[in-house]
Amino acid sequence: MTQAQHNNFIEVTNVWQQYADQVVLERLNLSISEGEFCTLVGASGCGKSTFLRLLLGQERPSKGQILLAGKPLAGEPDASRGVVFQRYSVFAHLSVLDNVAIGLELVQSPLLGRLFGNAKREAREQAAELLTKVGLGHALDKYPSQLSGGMQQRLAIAQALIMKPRVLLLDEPFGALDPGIRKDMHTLLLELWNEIKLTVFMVTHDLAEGFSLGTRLLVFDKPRIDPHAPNAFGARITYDIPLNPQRRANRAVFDELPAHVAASLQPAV
Ligand SMILES: Nc1ncnc2c1ncn2[C@@H]1O[C@H](COP(=O)(O)OP(=O)(O)OP(=O)(O)O)[C@@H](O)[C@H]1O
Repeated sequence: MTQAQHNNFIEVTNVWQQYADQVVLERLNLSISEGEFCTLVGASGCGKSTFLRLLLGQERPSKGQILLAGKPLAGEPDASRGVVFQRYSVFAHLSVLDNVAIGLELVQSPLLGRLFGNAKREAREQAAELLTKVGLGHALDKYPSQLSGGMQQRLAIAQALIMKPRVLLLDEPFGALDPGIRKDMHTLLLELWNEIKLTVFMVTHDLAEGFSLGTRLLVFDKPRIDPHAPNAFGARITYDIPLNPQRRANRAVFDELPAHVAASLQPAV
């Protein structure tokens, strides 16, 4: 990787997010090194997607701050962060190749959104190379409606990666895919992460997936609940579990985990 490696690449300090009287997230504190693969799990509605939107810069926290490489996040999403959602977010009217090349065209020619001559050829070559890497080299001229769900997610990943983000945000990217296809996508994602050394945040509902992919698993949960005021307290990161390269947790950490979390994990011996 050409950029300097940061140990405190992303710093989340006392972050709260509240909508009207509903506290969704409270007191989030987190320090992430560049190149970590963080998986985020937690009950439905506890604020995982909200946290991704804060990291993307789509929303600002009600309180607290998030620094990226020592600087406050830009006021809106920029090329340093790419995102892939569960539901396919590709352009239906563009071919596979154009879906990816358009990212470069929009950046290099923001007014027209089109490149010409050499610049156009280079953008299309880069896009084709990346599409080959995600296994879509044979489908450059197809349209999204002609692709399977797994292929559409490969396309969405290529769309995010063409902008060379330093951070990739994935919101249940494989949630709608069959188990066999999910396994292929896991392999692809780990290959890309190893090769590009991205910092990844991935929301998943599948604890086993979270443990098998992440170098660090973050559990979001509400430690305080008031039955008379269900909106009064938000979720926090209740467990922050480092995983070794074999995706196992240190024995001491493992022994601290509640049974339902530990059940999907093997301890390091
Ligand atoms: N823009 C918003 N305005 C008001 N409330 C919101 C907004 N965005 C999210 N919420 C609320 O915040 C809570 C957390 O939502 P969020 O989608 O972040 O949870 P989640 O953990 O990702 O859920 P799931 O696992 O079901 O996708 C929900 O109660 C949701 O209704």
